[in-house]
Amino acid sequence: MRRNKISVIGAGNVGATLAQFLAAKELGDIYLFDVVDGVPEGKALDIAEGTPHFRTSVEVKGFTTTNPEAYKNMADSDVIVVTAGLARKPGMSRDDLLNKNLEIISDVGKNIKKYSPNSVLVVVSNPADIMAYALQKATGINPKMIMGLGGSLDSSRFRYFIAQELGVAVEDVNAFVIGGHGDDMVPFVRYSSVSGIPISNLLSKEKIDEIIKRTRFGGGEIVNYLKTGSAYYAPGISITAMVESIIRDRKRVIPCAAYLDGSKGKHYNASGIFIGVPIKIGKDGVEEIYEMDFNKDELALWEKTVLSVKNSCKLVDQFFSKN
Ligand SMILES: NC(=O)C1=CN([C@@H]2O[C@H](COP(=O)(O)OP(=O)(O)OC[C@H]3O[C@@H](n4cnc5c(N)ncnc54)[C@H](O)[C@@H]3O)[C@@H](O)[C@H]2O)C=CC1
Ligand SMILES: O=C([O-])CC(=O)C(=O)O
Repeated sequence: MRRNKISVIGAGNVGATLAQFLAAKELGDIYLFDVVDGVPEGKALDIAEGTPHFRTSVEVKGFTTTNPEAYKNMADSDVIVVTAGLARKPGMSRDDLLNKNLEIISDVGKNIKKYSPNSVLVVVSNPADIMAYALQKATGINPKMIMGLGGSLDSSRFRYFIAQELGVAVEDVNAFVIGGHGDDMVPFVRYSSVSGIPISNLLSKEKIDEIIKRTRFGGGEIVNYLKTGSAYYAPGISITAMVESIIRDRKRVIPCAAYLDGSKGKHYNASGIFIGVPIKIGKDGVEEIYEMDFNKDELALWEKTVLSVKNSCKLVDQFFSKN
């Protein structure tokens, strides 16, 4: 029987960490690609040599993309995760990465279109909502087959902070974050609970505001500690949850950047962009987008994050009109 195949473009901190989680969970054979000579081959071999301890049977292979033949090995991937690109350093915002990462995504997109146009794509490179939009432009792939990392990670942080504050098990905390994966993301208090008990019954408004702020700047907090780059362990496991739901068709409901086309009901009054909303993830990618109602304050937060994503997408449009 054919095993699943997962390609990971970019074998840096996030790509390699993800590859190890995928190998541990035996989700499929893992093909790592990177532009730096020898790095994907070396990291793939290193991960593969540890699989006897995981007791998992997967192949892990690496390919340097300066070799013109390398991307051929991506053919017929079930899932392709794109982590190629620059990571930010202290003092930078995710949007500061846009111009450079746009060029990288455009190049990666051409190869996906050529060698594996039927895969489900998970976009991680930042700013992720904008890079998901760019990858769709570069590949022409059905937007339902593309999702971006944001909410899966931001919600994980939000849940962790709530659990820490209350001294309860993280698994009993249900919470999610929607909107763009930037500083104006929207941690959604009204739909956050501990085993069904709304967090507003358990925590003061001041405490909730503190946790929201920490969640919004969660990526920056890690950048300020690391100084040379950004988070990769929590991102790695957050991507694994998405990939697992695709590969095993688990139909998990996780907030991710998905394409809003305004066609179904209100679609959050937004269209023509990728942005974080709760979606059902399965073998066909984004299988359902769930609608939520907003009160006045929530709507104001939502409109702010939509505007900021829309403005950045205009830069992508300009880029593709010239390239
Ligand atoms: N959406 C999210 O929630 C998150 C996004 N990120 C983003 O993911 C990206 C990767 O982060 P890290 O792995 O920490 O960075 P990293 O610098 O450790 O790894 C990036 C890798 O991409 C490779 N690369 C660059 N250009 C390439 C190309 N044209 N083709 C193939 N490979 C190429 C580099 O050689 C490098 O190995 C960054 O843009 C970062 O901001 C990181 C964490 C969370
Ligand atoms: O903060 C960054 O640049 C990386 C990222 O998106 C995150 O960790 O949330």
